Amino acid sequence: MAHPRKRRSAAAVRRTAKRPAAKGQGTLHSAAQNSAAQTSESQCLTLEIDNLTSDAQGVARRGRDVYFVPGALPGETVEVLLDGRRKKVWQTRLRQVLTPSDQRRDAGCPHYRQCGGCDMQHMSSEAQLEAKQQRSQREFQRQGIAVEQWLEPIVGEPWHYRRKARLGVRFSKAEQRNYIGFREAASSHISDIDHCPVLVQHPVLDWAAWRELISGLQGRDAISQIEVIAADNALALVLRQLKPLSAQDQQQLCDFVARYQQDAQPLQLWLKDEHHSQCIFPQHPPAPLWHEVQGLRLNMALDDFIQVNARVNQAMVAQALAWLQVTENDCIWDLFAGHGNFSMPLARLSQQVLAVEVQPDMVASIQRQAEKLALPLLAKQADLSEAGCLQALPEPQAVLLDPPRAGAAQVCEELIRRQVPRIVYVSCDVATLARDLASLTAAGYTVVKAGIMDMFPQTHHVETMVLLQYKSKNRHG
Ligand SMILES: C[S@@+](CC[C@H](N)C(=O)[O-])C[C@H]1O[C@@H](n2cnc3c(N)ncnc32)[C@H](O)[C@@H]1O
Repeated sequence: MAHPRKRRSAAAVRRTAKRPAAKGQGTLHSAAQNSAAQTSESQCLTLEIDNLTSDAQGVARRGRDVYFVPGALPGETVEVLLDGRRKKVWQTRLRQVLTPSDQRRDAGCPHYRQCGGCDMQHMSSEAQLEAKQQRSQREFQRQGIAVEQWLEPIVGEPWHYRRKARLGVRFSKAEQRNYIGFREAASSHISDIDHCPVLVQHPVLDWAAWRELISGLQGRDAISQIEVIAADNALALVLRQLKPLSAQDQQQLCDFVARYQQDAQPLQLWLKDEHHSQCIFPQHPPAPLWHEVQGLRLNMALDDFIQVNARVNQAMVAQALAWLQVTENDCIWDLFAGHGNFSMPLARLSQQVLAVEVQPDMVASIQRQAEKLALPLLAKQADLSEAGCLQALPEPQAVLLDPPRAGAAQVCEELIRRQVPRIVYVSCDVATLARDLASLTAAGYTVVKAGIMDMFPQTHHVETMVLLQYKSKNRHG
């Protein structure tokens, strides 16, 4: 991937550096071996960055010492403050960038320094993609996984892509006001934000206005979260309440939301506690939320898992369907099915699709919708980390699996036992993916295609898709 060869001024770069220290100059190295975590002038150090960690921190080495520098890029010379040593690695804070990389750019969000949400905003889009691609390839190499063909990454919009997010709300007794925002990096503090540029756009997502509103409520200490869920037909705001809000507070919230309703996407306002959710705006029963995949409308409940990036999701589902090469008579398993993101479109191509998911509500939702759309789909509730949970299912010709971060070790054992001809594995954690691929390839599978998908631009998170074919028992088998 090519990088734009633009070199920006060091002054511009200094503005970008995360959490610069208030004072301290020069390049003093004398106290580098001191493990005390306090920051002082004597702990200032100049480093050459030569690599990135999996969570996008710069890595520098001096002799036998290793340093992690959040916000620094390979090729840069940086000045850092030592924060202490953890597991043989020095943790540091970037003080200033002395020689900037040509991949550096200004962060697109004014809250970047504090907010722990996006950790790659100081990198160009090309550099972000390349770092993610290299990381996937490195993990595969570490596990000895050979890939016949790496495909071009699937990319969407760099900003305003996120359709589901949870913001923290905290009431400060001392300041008599609320904080609304995301957690700060490596901390439980809520960092105030006014707007989030990776979140979908809607006039109601004005957090400064929400802050003022909530700070004026009787129950200003009773709200702990605001969740944003942008369906294709409405935008839902779900307020998590620690104790019931008064009728007056509820009215104030509804009046506020109503002001943003005109001409924009329909809004829904929900109050949620430990046991149930209640829609308070609009007053008539709200329309079920849905999003469209491959021309199919999938209903989604507030708690359903949903792929956060609509555009990348469309391309991801299309690619998975193409790679699976489903024919009408195939039996297909969709494992970790969620609310049917892959299984519904698959059920238009094959006469027998089995969707397996642990959450009973999503299983019921898949089944209901499949019946409504007359799709040949059977949804089954099962915990896929339990041995034997797939044993009773009919033999599949192709399997799609999209597990959570922990991966799918147990499932892979069953796929190996059955020698399933084609597998598409979608993963949000490349380390567990590589671990599972090592088991599959040792048992006779070949990784035919692989590609990353930039589901979470501006962050180090990456989604990877792999096509495996069963060839034969290999040399180890
Ligand atoms: C990454 S999401 C993928 C969902 C779906 N494939 C999609 O694209 O929207 C993982 C799903 O696996 C489900 N899950 C997590 N652990 C599970 C388990 N042990 N057994 C079965 N399903 C599980 C979650 O509830 C979630 O719906």
